[in-house]
Amino acid sequence: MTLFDRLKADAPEVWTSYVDHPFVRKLGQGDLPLDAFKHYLVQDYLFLIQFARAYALAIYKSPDTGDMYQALEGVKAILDVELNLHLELCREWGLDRTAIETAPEMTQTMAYTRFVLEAGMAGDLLDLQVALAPCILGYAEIGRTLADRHGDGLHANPYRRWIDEYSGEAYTRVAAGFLAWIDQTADIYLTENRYPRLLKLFGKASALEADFWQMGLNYPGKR
Ligand SMILES: Cc1ncc(CN)c(N)n1
Repeated sequence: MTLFDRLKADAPEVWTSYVDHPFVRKLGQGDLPLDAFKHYLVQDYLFLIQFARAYALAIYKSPDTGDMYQALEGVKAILDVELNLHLELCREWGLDRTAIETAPEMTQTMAYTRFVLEAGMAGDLLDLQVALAPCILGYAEIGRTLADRHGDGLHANPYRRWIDEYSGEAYTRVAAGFLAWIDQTADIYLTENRYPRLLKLFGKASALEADFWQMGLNYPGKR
């Protein structure tokens, strides 16, 4: 069993509240209000800037160059791929990079990103990887589930581009690399004494992911 599977199995409720959140269901069904998606996506861009920093911190926390290259893959996946998807979608709504980057950061964005950065600064590479795991691995699971569940109907879904991205080959490859990497670190650093603390980090990060979806649903101007 991978460390990720063990963590999920020990935190089933919070994990489901994240990967099966009403925002995710609506995204898959294509009936999510566009204003909810826009609000989410702008905040997600701000979120990703902080997450790129968290992967950069993982380079700093890396015990060897193999880990450094793996962490670098995370930085590149965010800066070269994910942020571009966000910019492309925002452009269609008339929002450019400056408009997005000067948007006020919501409390939920701050809470989640600063939690992960703090976990990484206070701990070692394994702490940081566990705090990052719900982000990278959760979206791969969500993308795959939505693509499987809604497969044929996706051509009519306004959020197809997003679903294609997170169920696509490139994101799946980065997530698989992360999954192998965290197990490799766990082989060296995981002890049973340490596990409860890691489970706490994982549960908290998953809960903050669920809060992030909820922030999207509670978009400004919602009646
Ligand atoms: C909030 C959040 N969590 C995860 C991901 C996927 N990297 C994301 N873009 N945004």
